Amino acid sequence: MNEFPPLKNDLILRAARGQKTERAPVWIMRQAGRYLPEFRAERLKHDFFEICRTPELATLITLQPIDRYDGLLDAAIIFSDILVIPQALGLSVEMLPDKGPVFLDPLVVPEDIDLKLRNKVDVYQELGYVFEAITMTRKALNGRVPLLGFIGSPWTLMAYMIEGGSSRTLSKAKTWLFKYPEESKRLLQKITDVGVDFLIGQVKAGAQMVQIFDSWGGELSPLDFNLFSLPFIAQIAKRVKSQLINDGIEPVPMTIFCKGSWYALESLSNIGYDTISLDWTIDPIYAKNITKGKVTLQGNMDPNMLYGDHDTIRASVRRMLEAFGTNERYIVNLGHGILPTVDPENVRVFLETIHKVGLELNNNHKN
Ligand SMILES: Cc1c2[nH]c(c1CCC(=O)O)Cc1[nH]c(c(CCC(=O)O)c1C)Cc1[nH]c(c(CCC(=O)O)c1C)Cc1[nH]c(c(C)c1CCC(=O)O)C2
Repeated sequence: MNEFPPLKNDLILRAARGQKTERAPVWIMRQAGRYLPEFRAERLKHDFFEICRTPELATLITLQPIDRYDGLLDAAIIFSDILVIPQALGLSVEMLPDKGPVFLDPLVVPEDIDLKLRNKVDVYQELGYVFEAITMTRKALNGRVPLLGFIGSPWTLMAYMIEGGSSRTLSKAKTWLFKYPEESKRLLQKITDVGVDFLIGQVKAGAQMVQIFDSWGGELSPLDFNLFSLPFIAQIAKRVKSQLINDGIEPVPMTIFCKGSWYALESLSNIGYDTISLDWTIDPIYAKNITKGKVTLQGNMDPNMLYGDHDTIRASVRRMLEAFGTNERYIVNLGHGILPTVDPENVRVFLETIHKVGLELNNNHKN
């Protein structure tokens, strides 16, 4: 195992484990991204996946928001993408300027599982660059904040691998679910197996907490979510934790984010995750009542709220903190990724208010 500098801020790890915190910790999904001019400057020089595959660049970009908002963010998330798993499985993906991700040769029929995908994936060989980036970033962070790793959920990745990119209806991927349910499950299992190995490798490389993004979870009916997403998500938490224990490594907290799957909150609180990330359509009190303190909640301001003026942002943050409570089982975040045209100064107001109101609500304010 690697030797890393001692951690100076463990708020997010304590919140995830259900311990008390002086204030609610905060990070932002997609915090290293296009709303930052320093990110756009790097993107002019490098292709998206070139950055992912170059540990020095991934480290540089992961640290951009940590440096800009010095002391205001409580976690860093490794710069990468959920689509590196489909790449490791053998599919080619490019990131096009106005289209987002595009698969050059997506899965069309179930036979493609064997024709287009690798039978076995050695994550150290295919995704070793992510592990290197994690180790390098963890060292560069110098213990300032914990480093998060992540993967896409099996269903969300399956959807991309069949749709070949972003889609409004997910009709192609859903056709697989309804026409070829058994082959769909075989594909989901294949992605799950790679995801488990990949997350374990991320933890061994230095990730101190991990998140599973099921960005398309909410596109499924509750019944189909229970068939095609939940079992694989559950398997991931169970296998990652037990394998880490077997390897003599303490499991790290795990977060599940199923965007739009409000109906699954109770199930998600019973399958081994420490934290559930909520989108903005879920009422905090409802989420707290349904999950009964079994998990830490993360979220969930509407990312578009950051287009509001400063006072609107402040009022929205205060409402959110009052509803979730600030000293136990809560991590502040947005309800989805930050949008590319948000003003970075509004992000600063968001973060500063979280600190100020968080301390105030805990009666820890020193003024
Ligand atoms: C669905 C998904 C993807 N990627 C991701 C998800 C799950 C979260 C979500 O639902 O938004 C996750 C992701 N993508 C990225 C990160 C890095 C870490 C972070 O700062 O959060 C993370 C955690 C970088 C990125 N991933 C992407 C960018 C912007 C691309 C660019 O620089 O050209 C970044 C910074 C591109 C990307 N990557 C993906 C899409 C659909 C797109 C294009 C759409 C968009 O631009 O938002 C796939």
